[in-house]
Amino acid sequence: MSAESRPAIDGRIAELDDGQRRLLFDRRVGDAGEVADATRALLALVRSEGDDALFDFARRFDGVELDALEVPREKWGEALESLDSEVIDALTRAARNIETFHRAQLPSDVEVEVEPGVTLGRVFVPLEAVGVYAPGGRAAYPSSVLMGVVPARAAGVKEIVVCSPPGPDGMPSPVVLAAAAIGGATRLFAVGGAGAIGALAFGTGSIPRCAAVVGPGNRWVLEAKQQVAGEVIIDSPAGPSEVLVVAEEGCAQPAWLAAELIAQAEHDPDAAVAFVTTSPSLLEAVRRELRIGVAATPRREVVAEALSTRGALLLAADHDEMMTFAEAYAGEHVVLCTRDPRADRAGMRTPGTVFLGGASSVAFGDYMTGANHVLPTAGTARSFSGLSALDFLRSYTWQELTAEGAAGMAGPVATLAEAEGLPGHATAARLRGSKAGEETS
Ligand SMILES: NC(=O)c1ccc[n+]([C@@H]2O[C@H](COP(=O)([O-])OP(=O)(O)OC[C@H]3O[C@@H](n4cnc5c(N)ncnc54)[C@H](O)[C@@H]3O)[C@@H](O)[C@H]2O)c1
Ligand SMILES: N[C@H](CO)Cc1c[nH]c[nH+]1
Ligand SMILES: [Zn+2]
Repeated sequence: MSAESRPAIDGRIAELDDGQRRLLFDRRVGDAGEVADATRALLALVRSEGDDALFDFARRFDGVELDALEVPREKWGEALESLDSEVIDALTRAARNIETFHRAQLPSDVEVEVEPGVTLGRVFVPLEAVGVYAPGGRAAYPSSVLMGVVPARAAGVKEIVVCSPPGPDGMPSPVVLAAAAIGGATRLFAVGGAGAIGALAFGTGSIPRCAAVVGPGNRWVLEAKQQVAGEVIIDSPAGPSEVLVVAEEGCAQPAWLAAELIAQAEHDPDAAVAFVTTSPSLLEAVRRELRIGVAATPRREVVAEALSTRGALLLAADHDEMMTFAEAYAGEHVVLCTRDPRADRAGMRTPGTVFLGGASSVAFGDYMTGANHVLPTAGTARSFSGLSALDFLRSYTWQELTAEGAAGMAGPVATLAEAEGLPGHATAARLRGSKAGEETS
């Protein structure tokens, strides 16, 4: 295998050393301290200087002098008109599928009488304003615009603010503007990176402060989301893309499997891709296809760097070892090309999303199936879930006691209140309990 397409790890699971295990299971990117410090400084500037900091970041990081941060609606319309109808049709179809799948997941309000005369409810309400980040450094991400905006709209959010980095003309690409229009965003700003996350979380002269900031991004975006997490709701740590392909002999063509690895590796040199199989001959065939695919891709540089930094080709002793590895990896995307992918899926708790069978390429989910592609990375799928309409809702409970309910509960509540040394609570309960009927009539 040429140096360019050689993965960082190539061998048997049983023979992995500690360093290799760390690389596979602790996939945080960059020098955590360095990225954290740089991001903290950028966020502090957004807080103190607002829009001025964002104009400066556009100059420094995007290489463009902006006249304005906001992209007006006329430009969205012009973008829609300028694009091929195939692109508009594809965006529209993706938006429709995202809406169908996310609407089906909206939670229902709850009302329960827990004791006679004591009724409780839980209601879900949309957040007022939310910020959706769509990346735009090494590629344009209209698909991420839809993945954030459409579920927010399905949840009933009124103000949906998109931020995405400016291109050389001072605006995100026309496809991003078109996606904002098709998805139903309300405002769009040509702002990228940590600056965008800070602006959406704190508010600036131009950008409204949002109750939630969601969306994927590179190491700086990821770090910035984590640093503002105490002030606003964020979704999962959706950082540089990942895939784990799990395959058994005869379940998919080696070229398809290698293509899955190359597809996610082409996002970012920080991407992590791994392949695990029980078959030595399939491993060899995928190794060969990877070499061919890397040599052929126009994004060779990014793919080769990702592969050589966080790429892995692994041989498992048996099906058990293969699935145990997959569970421990907790990948953003897991592709199961095994004899019984449904049964294997049912045994998993840690994936971001699972693709079942050889036909189910991650690319379908990245763009069009309607499941959300904004997913936890770096093993955080152990704890976090992918973006959904739930991220745009908050809930509160309500409680109603009738006179009968109050009478039934007053004594035991007073007992607990006195046990806690809080006599005021005991009095409030007893007052209702004793003469509840008379007092309320
Ligand atoms: N996990 C998911 O759900 C998911 C989904 C889609 C994309 N992604 C990931 O999103 C990422 C997109 O990355 P991208 O770079 O293409 O776009 P991006 O928009 O995330 O990053 C571009 C921005 O990074 C900032 N930046 C660049 N260099 C900087 C520096 N030296 N210091 C501080 N800030 C700097 C700039 O502000 C720039 O606008 C990829 O890693 C991709 O894999 C993840
Ligand atoms: N694979 C990315 C999530 O890691 C999503 C995406 C958008 N466009 C292409 N792919
Ligand atoms: Zn992708």
